[in-house]
Amino acid sequence: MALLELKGVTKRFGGIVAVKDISFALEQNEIVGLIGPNGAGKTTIFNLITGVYKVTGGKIFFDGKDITDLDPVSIVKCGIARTFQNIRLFNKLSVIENIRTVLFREADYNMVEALFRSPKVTKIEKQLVEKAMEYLKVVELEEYANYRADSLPYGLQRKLEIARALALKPRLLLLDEPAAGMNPEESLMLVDLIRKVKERYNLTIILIEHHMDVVMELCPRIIVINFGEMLIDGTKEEVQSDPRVLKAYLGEEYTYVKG
Ligand SMILES: Nc1ncnc2c1ncn2[C@@H]1O[C@H](COP(=O)(O)OP(=O)(O)OP(=O)(O)O)[C@@H](O)[C@H]1O
Repeated sequence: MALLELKGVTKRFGGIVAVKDISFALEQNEIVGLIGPNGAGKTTIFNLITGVYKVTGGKIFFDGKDITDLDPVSIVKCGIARTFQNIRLFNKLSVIENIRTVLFREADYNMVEALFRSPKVTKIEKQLVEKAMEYLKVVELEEYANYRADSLPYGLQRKLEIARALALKPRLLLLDEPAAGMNPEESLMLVDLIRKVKERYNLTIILIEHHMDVVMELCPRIIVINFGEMLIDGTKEEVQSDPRVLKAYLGEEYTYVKG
């Protein structure tokens, strides 16, 4: 059974059809690229899957369950987490506190116990800090644990967003332009990081990205959207040589073949 399935999903904003009759399914452990020109509807698809926007038409299934009308918090609980194109960290909190804000769900103590800092609270808090550090280690940010989030360079903030999404223990991870603002060297490190977390947490991933080298390195399968419509859902080889994709997005002189 597919882990995620979109069936004829449409989203209108007034007169604009941002997403038109999109259908695709993802198997467990797949990593799929979602590409297309600016304004094509990619982020809107993420917003529909995560319940931020309600569909105008169609259905979304996760692990066989209809999640079309669920609210964003319930969708996170189902096992879907995301990062954002425009980074959304708690800027004034430290790096480790940004992870703690997610792990608080696991803090099994009440207000009174917290006020008196009972031994139980101290123990749970210590465990949560250890857990948060584990996620920071995975994305190689442990040495920045006590830095303010907004003091980190852009590339590291993106890694912190990934760590925070991982702390939600998702089965499906939606990455919205994780390489934006990264230089080529950082992009390469990001490719390694995404591979590593996919293995380690047994993830299924959809990757929106304009850095084609990152997409081609990571994604054997790519979905191309143009003006809200599906242009092609194929292997990276098919996508790279499709005249419609070259015309609409990659450019007719595109020659990337590595990966
Ligand atoms: N909340 C909204 N209200 C009105 N229109 C919206 C809204 N969100 C998205 N749109 C419109 O939907 C279309 C698709 O936008 P979307 O952000 O999904 O594109 P995208 O493919 O992610 O683009 P980019 O690569 O630039 O991030 C655009 O025309 C956009 O202006």
